[in-house]
Amino acid sequence: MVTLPILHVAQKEGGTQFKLLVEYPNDIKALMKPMRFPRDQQTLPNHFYFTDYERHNAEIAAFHLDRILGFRRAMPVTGRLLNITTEIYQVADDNLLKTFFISPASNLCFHGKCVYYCDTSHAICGNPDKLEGSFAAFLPTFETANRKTWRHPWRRSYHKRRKAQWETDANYCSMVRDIPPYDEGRRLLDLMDMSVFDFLTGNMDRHHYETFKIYGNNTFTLHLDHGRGFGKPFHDELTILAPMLQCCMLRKKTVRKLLDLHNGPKSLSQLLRESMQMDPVSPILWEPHYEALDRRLAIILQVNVA
Ligand SMILES: Nc1ncnc2c1ncn2[C@@H]1O[C@H](COP(=O)(O)OP(=O)(O)OP(=O)(O)O)[C@@H](O)[C@H]1O
Ligand SMILES: [Mn+2]
Repeated sequence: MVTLPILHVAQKEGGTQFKLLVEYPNDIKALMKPMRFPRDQQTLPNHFYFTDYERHNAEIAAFHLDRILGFRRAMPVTGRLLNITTEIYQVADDNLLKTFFISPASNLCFHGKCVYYCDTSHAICGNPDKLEGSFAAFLPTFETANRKTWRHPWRRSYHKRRKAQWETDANYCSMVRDIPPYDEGRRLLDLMDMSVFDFLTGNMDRHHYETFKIYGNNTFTLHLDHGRGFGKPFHDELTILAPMLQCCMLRKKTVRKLLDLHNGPKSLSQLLRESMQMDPVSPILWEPHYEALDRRLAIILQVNVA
């Protein structure tokens, strides 16, 4: 994904945010999210989790973190620096091409078509001709490996004035754990892992999750869509831990892993830093995010002991 020539670029359908389907030789594909803001831009204080911008570097960091935690449920993601003219504009699909323009600063820009932030005032521009992006390995086709999409039981309301049931019902988990597929097997434990993972990155946008269909209910949950993580390094959003706190449940293997990471010799932040050092667009994270990771790891362990 880093070195192969890019043959074709088109907007990827599905979802509400802008992303590109990148094609390489031999039918190899990647899901690209372009850089929109510098690394130190935080989630705007008056933005909800559902109006937050996406961060391409959050996708990269989330992949590395998922691997360090031993979950390995996220697709591999790397950064890549592109030439916006030769590696996007000249190989762009017709529909994408229609959204290109030259900005007042004489840079080549485009905005695509989507629900959130696909307009002239949120254009993605070359600087002057360089553009950074995250490239996620493409999942197998639906013909090869069909997936099932599940509504997350602890999904937020996605409404600026409404709350979700789990936010007001202290016994919410006892209801969930009686409903298939959460009443047996690994699924509920996987959701606990996911809440730990999302709390560490600060991702509040876990509305759905996916599994591979052929394995039925006895399979892992994929960790997809982390573009809204790593937005608030000075705030720890405890409600992301609601599944774990309300069910009072965590896989023994996960607890052990978290304890090992906490006890060292290397901190979680140090391991993540080393893991991402070789990425083509390193450094991946703004410094305060590393401190946040170690702080949040301690919080998870504290609430489990308490
Ligand atoms: N690595 C990948 N390879 C192939 N398809 C993917 C990959 N990651 C995600 N998808 C698919 O792309 C779609 C949208 O991806 P994603 O969730 O990242 O975008 P989004 O715009 O944030 O979506 P939403 O608005 O629903 O949150 C999903 O249907 C998902 O199945
Ligand atoms: Mn999303």
